[in-house]
Amino acid sequence: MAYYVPVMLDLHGRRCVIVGGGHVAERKVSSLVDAGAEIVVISPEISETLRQRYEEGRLLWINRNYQRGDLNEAFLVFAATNQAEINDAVVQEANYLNIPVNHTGDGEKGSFITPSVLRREKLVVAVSTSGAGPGASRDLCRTINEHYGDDYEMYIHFLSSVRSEVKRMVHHEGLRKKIFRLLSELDILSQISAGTFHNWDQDMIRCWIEEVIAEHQEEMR
Ligand SMILES: C[C@@]1(CC(=O)O)c2cc3[nH]c(cc4nc(cc5[nH]c(cc(n2)[C@H]1CCC(=O)O)[C@@](C)(CC(=O)O)[C@@H]5CCC(=O)O)C(CC(=O)O)=C4CCC(=O)O)c(CCC(=O)O)c3CC(=O)O
Ligand SMILES: NC(=O)C1=CN([C@@H]2O[C@H](COP(=O)(O)OP(=O)(O)OC[C@H]3O[C@@H](n4cnc5c(N)ncnc54)[C@H](O)[C@@H]3O)[C@@H](O)[C@H]2O)C=CC1
Repeated sequence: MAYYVPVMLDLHGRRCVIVGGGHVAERKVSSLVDAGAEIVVISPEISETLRQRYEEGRLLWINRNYQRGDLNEAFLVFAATNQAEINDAVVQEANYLNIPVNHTGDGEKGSFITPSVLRREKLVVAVSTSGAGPGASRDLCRTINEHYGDDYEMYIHFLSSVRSEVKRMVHHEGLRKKIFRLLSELDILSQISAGTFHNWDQDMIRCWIEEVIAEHQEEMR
């Protein structure tokens, strides 16, 4: 089994080609739409939902069978037809062009697979079984969803606002590192869970950062 390396792709404005227009293609397309990708679906038939997306102008639809040459200029490719030999041919062309490709009919034949995803604003949890059991990935994601609820989302929101202020105010690398470490040591998540956390406004964030700077400036010299 392949040793998969997880990455987080920013697909905004990137051309993603999906060959096939059925149930599976539809699922892969739906996250690409949310990502703002430039989506091209190649298939003689497409599902009702894909047709709606097409009519809304969210994707380009090439209404015919796949042909070699269709993957030119693609950033990412999904082979999602119900014809094994077509999916194989798509993978072959993508490999030739050095474009990452997802083979939905036989994961190991492609160069990437897609995990099950739980998303709460900035928090993204991706679960994969490396292809061993996609249903198990989905179930584990649901279980995680039940355990890490709104508390975590609030915590991530807090971290994000403090971190961006630190990046703006502090340019000394060592000091930044120190502040980020102290930030992770504040027991904010427990406070949120206990209902005792009051969100920090911009002034409180700045005050905390200034205090930490004052305390640690000496050792950074
Ligand atoms: C390798 C991988 C390649 C890839 O597609 O990237 C792959 C491959 C295959 N899936 C198959 C079947 C099903 N897959 C699902 C569902 C999902 N499949 C997803 C990912 C992956 N599926 C990648 C591995 C992920 C991992 O394990 O890490 C999810 C997580 C994410 C997504 O699709 O984006 C999404 C859940 C989304 C969610 O709700 O969270 C369902 C359920 C359903 O459709 O409702 C079924 C039917 C039930 C069953 O069989 O379990 C088959 C057999 C096809 C056949 O029998 O012909 C293959 C072929 C093979 O085994 O290689
Ligand atoms: N990776 C995954 O998560 C899953 C993968 N699968 C696999 O994915 C495959 C597709 O499943 P579904 O979407 O449910 O099938 P489907 O039958 O709903 O759709 C197949 C699509 O492929 C298109 N197609 C067929 N020949 C084509 C060609 N030459 N060029 C372009 N498009 C072509 C058809 O027009 C149709 O839109 C199945 O064969 C199955 O093995 C099934 C379930 C989950």
